[in-house]
Amino acid sequence: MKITRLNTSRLAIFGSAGGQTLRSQMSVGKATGSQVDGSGWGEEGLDSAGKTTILYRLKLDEVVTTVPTIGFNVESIQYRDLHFTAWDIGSRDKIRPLFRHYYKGADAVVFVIDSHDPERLDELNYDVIKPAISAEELSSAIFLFLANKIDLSNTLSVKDISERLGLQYLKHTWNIMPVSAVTGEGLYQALDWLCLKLGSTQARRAIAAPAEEENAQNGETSKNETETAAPETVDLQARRDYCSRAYSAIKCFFFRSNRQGGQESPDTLSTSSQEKQ
Ligand SMILES: Nc1nc2c(ncn2[C@@H]2O[C@H](COP(=O)(O)OP(=O)(O)OP(=O)(O)O)[C@@H](O)[C@H]2O)c(=O)[nH]1
Ligand SMILES: [Mg+2]
Repeated sequence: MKITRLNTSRLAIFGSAGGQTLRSQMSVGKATGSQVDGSGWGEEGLDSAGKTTILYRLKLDEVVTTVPTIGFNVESIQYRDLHFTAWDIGSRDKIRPLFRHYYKGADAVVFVIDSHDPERLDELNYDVIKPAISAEELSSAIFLFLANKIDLSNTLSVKDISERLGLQYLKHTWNIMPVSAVTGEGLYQALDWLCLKLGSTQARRAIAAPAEEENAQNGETSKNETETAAPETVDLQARRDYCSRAYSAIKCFFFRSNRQGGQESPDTLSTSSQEKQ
């Protein structure tokens, strides 16, 4: 999913602290997205990773019925004190070479991984993740990997996925978090982490609050008061930084892979995909 440069009519919310509170917290801008009908794509896409489902879970707080995305969806989302325009890029084989056109200006990239589909991990890695990792335009982008569909049984753990993707070698700021677009589990924690890394003052406070409460219960109130005083003094500067960042947009990619496994070359894969249609 790509998120482009924002202006006041293209904002987006990217997460919330709880399913029921999302709708009330959302400040929906003028959505400019378009879902191109996926007819002709067949059913291969139905077992996809969940990019579009996540996008609209965050946008509408609902699990929508999706069709495989041909082209992209773009939506405005606001979460905490950050605004996003979120681009959900279809990830069929022949669309993948176009991904690089969405790299420029990206502050963050979100990869959605079907944790219930271990056979496609290698394809995802080589077709999608590795090109993004080596892209100059994304050298300072934050990478968030969402291990989706954890509501299902027999899913890969985040540890397994991390090892298979070699995430420990990443030079980017990154994290991998388990989520379910259907139940909402983990989604907002993941977005809080993303917001935190993007300089969100609200996310920092929200995440710090439970720790402070716990410390207070342990009789460490005065220590924490001292500790929280320092960040407040830099808040104004942080807010200025955040504003320019937030309005300069976040781009994210939500990916899935289509291959059914095997060692076919990319050319073969592309042909197979077209034949299926
Ligand atoms: N059980 C379960 N199913 C999910 C979850 N997220 C998505 N799905 C289902 O997975 C299927 C594909 O979801 P999409 O959101 O269309 O996937 P996509 O990544 O956008 O796929 P493309 O547009 O083809 O790239 C749909 O049937 C969703 O209902 C999840 O967390 N759990
Ligand atoms: Mg989609």
